[in-house]
Amino acid sequence: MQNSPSPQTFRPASPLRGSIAVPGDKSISHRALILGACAVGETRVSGLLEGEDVLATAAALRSMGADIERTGDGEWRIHGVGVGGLLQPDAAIDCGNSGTSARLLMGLVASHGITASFTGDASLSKRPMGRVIEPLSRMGAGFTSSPGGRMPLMLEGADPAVPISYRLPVASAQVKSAVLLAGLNTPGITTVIEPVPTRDHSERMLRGFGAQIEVGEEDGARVIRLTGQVDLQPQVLTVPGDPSSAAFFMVAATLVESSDLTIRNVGMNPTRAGFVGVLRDMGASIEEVDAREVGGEPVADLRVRHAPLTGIEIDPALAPSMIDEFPVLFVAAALAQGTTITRGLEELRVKESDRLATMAAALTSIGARVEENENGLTVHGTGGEPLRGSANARVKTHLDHRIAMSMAVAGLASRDGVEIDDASPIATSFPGFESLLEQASSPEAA
Ligand SMILES: O=C(O)C1=C[C@@H](OP(=O)(O)O)[C@@H](O)[C@H](O)C1
Ligand SMILES: C=C(OP(=O)(O)O)C(=O)O
Repeated sequence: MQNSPSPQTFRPASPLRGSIAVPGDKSISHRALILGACAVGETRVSGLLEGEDVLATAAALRSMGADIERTGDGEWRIHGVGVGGLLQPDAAIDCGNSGTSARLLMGLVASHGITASFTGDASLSKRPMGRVIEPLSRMGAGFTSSPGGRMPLMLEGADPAVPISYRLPVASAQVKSAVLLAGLNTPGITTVIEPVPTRDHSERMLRGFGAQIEVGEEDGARVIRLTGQVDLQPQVLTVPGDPSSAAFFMVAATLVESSDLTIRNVGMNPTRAGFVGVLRDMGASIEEVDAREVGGEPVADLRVRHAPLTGIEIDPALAPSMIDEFPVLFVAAALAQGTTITRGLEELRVKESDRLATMAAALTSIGARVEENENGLTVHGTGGEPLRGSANARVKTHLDHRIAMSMAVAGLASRDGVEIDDASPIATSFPGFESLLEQASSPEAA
């Protein structure tokens, strides 16, 4: 999974035009495989993201007894083992670069009477797992982790597990989902209290699979109650396009003059769509065409035309609904007129890289003016003047796909182009990114 580094240069582009579709949503794809593996019978999924992160989840579920088969391009079939039916894996579960695989699968395993070790790449091995170790231990699971609650770690599941009521101390859909997935095979009611709402794909899909789940509001917090040990029914699912992947093309088309690009089939779940509103507030021209529902999720085609941007102050309350889009938002801000101020983004420090430090260094190295604060960046834009580019030093991406793609977009809006040190992590979430970029900016795309 960890390829040798593959440097790549992204040069100023011709306008992005025509119509493209981005790959399936990563969060929804992980969950479709996991819940399919917990149902008895055949679940069919189309539009599944075939990125390395999702493939790591598929491999893990196979190693615990689920029968998972690729039947065509994005078409997958899963024969599940039923709630509580996972088997002891023979080897360590390798989650590669994927925090979602690690945390959601730990939740799932925590309420089975099996033992599993979890490993990952150099990036994942630095990320905090204490946030799931803590609630899952309260449910009865045992953990032996590397120092600081890191991976590699060994998980001894509990059967029966103990239902808990857990108030999320961090706004994290991965932690919420880990507790809910553990709750699937836990007798009684598992409760998650979410003071700040995060993406709700788990709740939507659990309901779709027939889980007994109630979502309400109490004292301004979302409260999710799941009754355990209820059978799940296999489903036929269609995964919408990933809004976090679409964000790179939204910014690229906004920045490159004369662009007029339609991105088809983009997920517009309100818990994910914060970025579209923020980019519009900065002046972007994004039109939603044919808003509809696909697989229980709101979806639209987005027509994005070049427009000048203005710096703004971003409301920290929007952070969870656009958390993975900040790296590319910083690129947009670097080309805007005036200053963009962001705060409340401490979670960015524990993603695939420290995304505040990495983006501050990357943008500064290509000529942008950026100040790094404890919990955000302040970016002084050029007012549309191209950034210098990475004349003689490769930009460091720290095994982080979103940094690689953000700096690729920065290359399109630079004078000399941007060379990144390693494009291989892009395949974790967006296989085909480079060819789609070429396709959208080729003169025939119009
Ligand atoms: O639940 C999910 O699918 C995800 C939740 C977010 O992480 P956190 O839960 O750590 O915020 C996000 O950054 C990640 O890309 C996917
Ligand atoms: C944070 C991300 O993913 P994960 O946590 O699954 O590694 C991401 O895709 O930006």
